[in-house]
Amino acid sequence: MGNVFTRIGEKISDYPLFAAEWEERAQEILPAGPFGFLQSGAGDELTLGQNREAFSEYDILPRVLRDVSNVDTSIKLFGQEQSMPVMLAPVGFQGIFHSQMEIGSVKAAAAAGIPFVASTVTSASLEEIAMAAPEAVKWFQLYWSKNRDLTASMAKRAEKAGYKAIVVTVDTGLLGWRKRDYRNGYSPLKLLKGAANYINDPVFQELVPELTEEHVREAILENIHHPNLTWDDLLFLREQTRLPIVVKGILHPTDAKQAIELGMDAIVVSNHGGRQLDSAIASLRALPAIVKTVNGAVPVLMDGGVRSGADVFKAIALGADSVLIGRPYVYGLAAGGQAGVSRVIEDLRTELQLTYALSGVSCTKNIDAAYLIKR
Ligand SMILES: Cc1cc2nc3c(=O)[nH]c(=O)nc-3n(C[C@H](O)[C@H](O)[C@H](O)COP(=O)(O)O)c2cc1C
Ligand SMILES: O=C(O)C(=O)c1ccccc1
Repeated sequence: MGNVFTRIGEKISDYPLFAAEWEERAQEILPAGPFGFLQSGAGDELTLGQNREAFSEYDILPRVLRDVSNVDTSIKLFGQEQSMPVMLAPVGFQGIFHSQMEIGSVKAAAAAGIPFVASTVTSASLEEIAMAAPEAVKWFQLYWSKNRDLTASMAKRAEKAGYKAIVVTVDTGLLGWRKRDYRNGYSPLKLLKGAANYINDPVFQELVPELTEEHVREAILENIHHPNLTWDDLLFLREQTRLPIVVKGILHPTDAKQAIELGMDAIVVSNHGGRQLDSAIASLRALPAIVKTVNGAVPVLMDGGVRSGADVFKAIALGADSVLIGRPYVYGLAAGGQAGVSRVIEDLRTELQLTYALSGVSCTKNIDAAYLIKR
């Protein structure tokens, strides 16, 4: 907390402070295609907006006259400590945002003591990311490949490279209808900006007759979308890895229950940042019913629209064990590589620490629904 008090009124840096300013900064820096891809929601972007709106339906009901001189935001997930209940969400194709790609992001996560979730469709390979930040807690987000051996191979590579969990994203059987990308005629997937994990995979190399751009593109497109995937397939993954399996993209309590029954180790309440099914329920609104159903059996994480310390606090109060942020850290990456990501994380930390203190809370486990009131 010390630095919060000594910084009063100081000009912190030339980086933005408000979330809206970060978006503007990214827009100034990035070409239209990458910026549109980053911002894009699906359809009329109703869910994208509702993810934010949902946070304003709650106010914090603070408690006073408690000793909050020592605020501890840390938590543990799967036995791994993180300095606050915030993680960097899997965001693919980071080479379209900054030349440091995922390397800048993972180093910032390491410096902050928060986990980094590497996407399947990264611009740097999962091994390169791991080597760049061996000290970081890293999870690997798996896009199920049609070819099961490829799926298994990626999971095994992640385990070998030191990743601590496999996050299976289940809300992208097909890609959402993202109008901005169609308007811009832009697809980082087709531009092979997220091909590193495929090109470097021994099973993929066997599948593709020659590693020409055309063949690689075709093989990735053939494998990445999996509208035929079902719950039974997750059992296959269980046999392939000893790592905890996290299911990302759950919105229905019955699906959360199903995941637990199949032995999954955590779930992420998420609508993919409003990028998949438009009009899907806002993540924060889906959270309470899922927390109730899960009833402590496994950790429940959430993402979508988290932009401030108060947002993190509200999600935790509604029962999330941790949140993930997507676009916010990518704005930082675009603006300044690793340093920009660090700026975003540290400002969020400052705000979160102050939110704990001014709400009368000194550690994460004491935050509950009694600190919130619905408007
Ligand atoms: C540009 C971009 C790329 C993404 N790529 C992936 C991905 O590869 N895998 C995945 O599971 N989720 C992906 N997501 C979704 C994020 O993990 C996360 O669910 C979402 O961004 C959270 O919402 P927020 O951006 O409002 O914080 C992506 C999101 C964005 C904005
Ligand atoms: O952009 C995304 O949200 C995303 O997850 C994705 C995944 C595969 C191909 C293209 C986009």
